[in-house]
Amino acid sequence: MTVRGEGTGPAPVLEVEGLTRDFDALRAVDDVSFAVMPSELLGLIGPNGAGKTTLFNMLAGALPPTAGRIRLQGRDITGLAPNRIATLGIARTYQNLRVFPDMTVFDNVSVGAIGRFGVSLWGTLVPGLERRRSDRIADATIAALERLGLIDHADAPAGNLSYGQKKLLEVARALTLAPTLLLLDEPAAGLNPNETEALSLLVRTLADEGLTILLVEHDMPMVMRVCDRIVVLDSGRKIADGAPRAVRSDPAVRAAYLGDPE
Ligand SMILES: Nc1ncnc2c1ncn2[C@@H]1O[C@H](COP(=O)(O)OP(=O)(O)OP(=O)(O)O)[C@@H](O)[C@H]1O
Repeated sequence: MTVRGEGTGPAPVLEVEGLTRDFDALRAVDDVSFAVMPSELLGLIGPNGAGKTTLFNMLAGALPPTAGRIRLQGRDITGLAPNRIATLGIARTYQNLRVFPDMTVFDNVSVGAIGRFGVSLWGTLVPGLERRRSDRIADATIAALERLGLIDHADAPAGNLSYGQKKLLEVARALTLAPTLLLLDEPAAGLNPNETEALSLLVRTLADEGLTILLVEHDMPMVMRVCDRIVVLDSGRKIADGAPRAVRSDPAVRAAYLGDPE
């Protein structure tokens, strides 16, 4: 029988240590540390200008940190290029939509899967290899479209989708990468209450199925309802880290929002 020693619980998926980013004299992210455990749905909130997007961009490799380390499943990924980080397992959606309106919904989503399965020279030379690759891309794309309820729109131009559906398209595209960690940047922005409800359910279900998710979101009721844990930033610093109920009643958090976050 193996006796598990103290401190031998599951290892974090993501570890952020002393992460800092300066823009000239402005310290946008200031010595932030936290970890995200497997299958955890972690909310990252804070008032406008708190540093959420800057932190996100550092995690995704879009912005090099001034100081600090980022580890994904124990591996140091600090400062790696965005495509390398995506290959290693971090997929993201963007605050502003990145949808190609004239391409079909299927093609928009398959961009993620193409990134995952690569484009290989061998594919053009070895008979059957290119077809197998295309099949895998199609399978991953179809699975993601089904997951997000977009399969009936697969052949339509993405420009025909509603705003809410375009946001779902971005989540589908991220899922085709089969990520270890999904970064969602304000997915509920611009959605109506029904769409937000459906999105909340989806995000919660994905986490319950084992996906680790970091959610930046201004929709406070949504964050409070779906997240396992919440990290709060204010002026670049982490001011709270805990369960939604504790964070909601934290005096420092209330003060940061100049009143009641609700
Ligand atoms: N490229 C940049 N150059 C200079 N300053 C920047 C840059 N990006 C962000 N900042 C500044 O860094 C601070 C943090 O901005 P950031 O966008 O990360 O905040 P945020 O929490 O995501 O805000 P919001 O909720 O409004 O999106 C702000 O003061 C912002 O003006």
